[in-house]
Amino acid sequence: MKNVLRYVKKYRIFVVIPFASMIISIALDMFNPYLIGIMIDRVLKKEEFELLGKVLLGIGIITFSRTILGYIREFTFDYLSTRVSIELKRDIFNHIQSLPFSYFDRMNTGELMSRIGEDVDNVWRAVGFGIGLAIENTIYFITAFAILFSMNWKLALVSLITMPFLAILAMRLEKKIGKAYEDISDHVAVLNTTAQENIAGVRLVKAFAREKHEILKFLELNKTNYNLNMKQANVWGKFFPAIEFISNLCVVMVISAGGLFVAGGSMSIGELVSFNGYIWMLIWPMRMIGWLTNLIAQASASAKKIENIMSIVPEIKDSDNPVVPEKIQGNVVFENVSFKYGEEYVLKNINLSAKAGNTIAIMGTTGSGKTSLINLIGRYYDVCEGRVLVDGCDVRDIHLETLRNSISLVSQDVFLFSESIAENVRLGKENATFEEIKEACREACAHEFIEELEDGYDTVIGERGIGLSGGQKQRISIARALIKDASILILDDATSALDMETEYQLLKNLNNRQRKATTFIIAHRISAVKNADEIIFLENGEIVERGTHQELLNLRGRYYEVYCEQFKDFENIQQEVI
Ligand SMILES: Nc1ncnc2c1ncn2[C@@H]1O[C@H](COP(=O)(O)OP(=O)(O)OP(=O)(O)O)[C@@H](O)[C@H]1O
Repeated sequence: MKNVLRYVKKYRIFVVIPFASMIISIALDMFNPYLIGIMIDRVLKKEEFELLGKVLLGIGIITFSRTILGYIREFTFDYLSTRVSIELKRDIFNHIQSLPFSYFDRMNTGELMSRIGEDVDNVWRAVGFGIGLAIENTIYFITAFAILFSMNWKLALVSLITMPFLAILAMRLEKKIGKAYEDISDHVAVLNTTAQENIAGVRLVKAFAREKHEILKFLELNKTNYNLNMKQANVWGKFFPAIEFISNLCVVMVISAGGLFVAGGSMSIGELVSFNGYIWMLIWPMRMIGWLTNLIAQASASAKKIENIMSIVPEIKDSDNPVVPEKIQGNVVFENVSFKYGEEYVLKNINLSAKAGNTIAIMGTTGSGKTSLINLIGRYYDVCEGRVLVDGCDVRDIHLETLRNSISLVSQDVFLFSESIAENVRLGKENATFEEIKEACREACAHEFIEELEDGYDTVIGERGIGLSGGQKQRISIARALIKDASILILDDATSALDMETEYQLLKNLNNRQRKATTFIIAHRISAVKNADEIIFLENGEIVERGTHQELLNLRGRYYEVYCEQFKDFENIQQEVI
């Protein structure tokens, strides 16, 4: 919570103003029961009617001032909490952007979303409302009790009798309601995830004719949600009347005991009525004690979760004196590189050299370490042993932003934003002209199909590119990488959904580019890799074969096996035709 309060400190004035309004408001409020007492004792009983105007004016001024002060207080508190919430969300978001891939391997999206959403809102509620109200209630309670004590200490003690019961009941109610609320909140998260997954995967559901099953699953969750809400209503139903009863019991006890004082002549009726007015200033803080402690506890738990994220220092960051090359040529060398995510090595002693403008193809069985290998170039992960050099410099010594700006990555898992096609491509180069966008799409063999769409480049694609075929999505993501015109281009299984003809044309376009990037291409198809300057074949994290297409065929090893497998059908057809 301490760190969150740091944000509040910046806006001291917006703390001082509402607190000052609150104190003045409370002070004014304390006069109300007193004035009502005067009205009864002096205006009505002693018939000092000349006081009536003054008393009414006093009550009027108090009411009016409290309204104005209330407005100032609400406005400034809201302003403060909104500012804190905006800045907290901004800082968490910025911080999350700086975290390395390995962090996202451990965390799930839902949890991170809760940090930015639910947890910040909890803190926001406490800062803007809870803490202020807790202080206000404490001041009310202490001041009202001091006044009551000075008016009639015996009666003041009578009024205290029910307070512990009220506080205990309020705390118990809050505990049970808090638990019920937590259950509902957890369950709503499950309900939302189920609905979201169902809608996102609606094609799969329909393809497997699982609609009925999905509906039943949702209905069941909905029923549980109903039961949890009923449970919460039951808790209210049980505790709320008891709290009302004890609150009123307190008033009845004070009025009964006060009646005796009035009958005995040690207290006037007006004083008793005033007394009654002050008692509610004791009762309300007690009734709210449970709710407020819960609100503040929740906020402090949320603040702790936020703090946990904010305190993570990204392990992949710039060295103390990073090299900032003016231009990266694109010479890439892997020197005795080994890498592991956990205990087991997924890359072992890799040695590889790519000259600027060369194409290196990486083949291998699934899970052999291909993606892990190319992830080391842009420092999405850092090597465990050995080093990766770009233009002769260890990547860990190169300014990270410069390094990543010189790399274009098309990853296996295509991600497109729910924006227009042009905007998606522009992500690769912020200030790209429309002509440049079109040119990149031409090179990526995407221009033709985009032109055929009704809105062309302005076509807004759904979440993750829904509405486009797998191959079309891949081509847009390739265009996005090409427009960046980086010195190093990495295609991680980026042509797998393309037909052979389009793939051939695309690779030809890449080869004919004016400034040819050093290209790393991961592929399973021989057709995609056969023209590479060097092909490496990975197995269990080790390079088991390397060479050009022809050299590897001559070797009659793993590459040759894949070749035979892929061309078997083709040769069969050829034989049939002959
Ligand atoms: N983020 C990760 N955390 C832990 N282990 C991982 C992670 N990513 C990959 N691995 C493991 O590392 C090994 C190599 O994975 P990698 O993705 O590099 O293989 P790949 O050759 O690219 O596979 P594919 O052809 O299926 O894409 C696999 O055993 C995989 O389970």
